[in-house]
Amino acid sequence: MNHYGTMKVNAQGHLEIGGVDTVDLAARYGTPLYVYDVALIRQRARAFKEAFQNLGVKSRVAYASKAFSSIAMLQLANEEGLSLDVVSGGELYTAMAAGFPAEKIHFHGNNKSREELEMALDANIGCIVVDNFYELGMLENLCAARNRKIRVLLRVTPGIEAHTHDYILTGQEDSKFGFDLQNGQAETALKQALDSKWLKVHGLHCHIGSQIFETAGFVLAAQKIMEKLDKWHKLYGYFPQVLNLGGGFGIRYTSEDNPLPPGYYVTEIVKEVKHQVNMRRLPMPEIWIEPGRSLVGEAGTTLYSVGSSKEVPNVRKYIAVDGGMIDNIRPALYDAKYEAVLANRPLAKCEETVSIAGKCCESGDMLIWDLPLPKAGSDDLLAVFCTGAYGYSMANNYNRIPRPPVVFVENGKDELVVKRETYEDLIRNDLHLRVPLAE
Ligand SMILES: Cc1ncc(COP(=O)(O)O)c(C=O)c1O
Ligand SMILES: N[C@@H](CCCC[NH3+])C(=O)O
Repeated sequence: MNHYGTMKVNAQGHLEIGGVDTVDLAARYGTPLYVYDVALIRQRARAFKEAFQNLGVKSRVAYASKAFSSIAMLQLANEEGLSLDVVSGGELYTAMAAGFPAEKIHFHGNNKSREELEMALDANIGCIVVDNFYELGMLENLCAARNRKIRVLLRVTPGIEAHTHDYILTGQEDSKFGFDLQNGQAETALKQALDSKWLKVHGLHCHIGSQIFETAGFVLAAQKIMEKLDKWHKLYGYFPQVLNLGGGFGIRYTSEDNPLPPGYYVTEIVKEVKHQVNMRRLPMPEIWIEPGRSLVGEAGTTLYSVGSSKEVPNVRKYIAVDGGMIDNIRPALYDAKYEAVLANRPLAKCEETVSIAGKCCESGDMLIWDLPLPKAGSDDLLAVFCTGAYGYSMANNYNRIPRPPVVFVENGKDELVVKRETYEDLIRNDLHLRVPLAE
């Protein structure tokens, strides 16, 4: 059995997380249920932060809240001394509701609206990561109208193809994100921002992709950016206070994945930036990173109840659970792989290979193809590992299925942090037809 954080098999032979029996959790909160191992989130946050501290580098570790945003999660991130990356008005609103310190919030996004930028300015957030010329102009006008300045990072695309799934590549040249570093766009944007009375160019940002298992891409990105910064320093006398190298650090979804420890990514990144600044006789910038998945992914486990099953002779056996692409769209969207056990008897011998289907009216609603399991029936509880990132945050209401609740567990205690949606929630914004439309 793959093993994450505080997970173990207890004396009852049940899967236990954070000292809490998952069978009890399912009985109390129902299924599907997202369970988060808080100690593992803390451990990851500390590993990133301590790696920078040990290297004596000024840094910020910002939690990319798109991975899983909820009030309690952001409060936990704040408790752990993380900064925060938000990409929408909704994520910013959640951060404000969580009481997250505004100065430590960075606002991302390739198409921020005027309202979102106004919201960010009103909230006095730490900085805005400007993605394109449209945004640059709009932000400049908004600041001028308010007679106020704002710190910005310029998002650049260094033209690097990280080894990952095509859909989650964001640092390559043909990308909807950022100013291209190679073709001169980034330099034009920098000049425009430096000329602005309202924008304080705090630094540069890049994000080369997600679920990355090697450091070469980050090192290469740092090299490419430092090369340009050297040139810009000579041309414009500008050198950034901050270099933000984004997130994307890989995690172990299945036993085939071999992620590096958080400290290793940090060490390699810092080593390269130090080498570059020494070689070029430049000052050392602060290094910021934005991990999402690597902070919360492995900490999340989803519990499902097993329901119907269907045997297709000589082909496969389907076992259906009470969730699916509503609570985890990643297998359908990215062909993402997961592993699972029966939470009520994780050590039982596997007797067959089955495929785990969701309950949506969609053939592609499959969670796992070809999973070895004991013979499972409706008394069983399936625990799918590693669902903490982009599970709840990408959850939806397809087939009008309510989103599951989220429970945090730590040191033998559990706390409900997101309630299960109700049928009333589903129709909350629906209006009755008052006037017949066709007469
Ligand atoms: C700009 C930016 N920062 C941070 C992240 C977080 O990535 P991950 O969850 O892979 O660490 C993403 C998502 O890929 C991103 O687009
Ligand atoms: N949502 C994606 C990652 C997107 C990363 C955000 N830029 C996933 O589940 O893997």
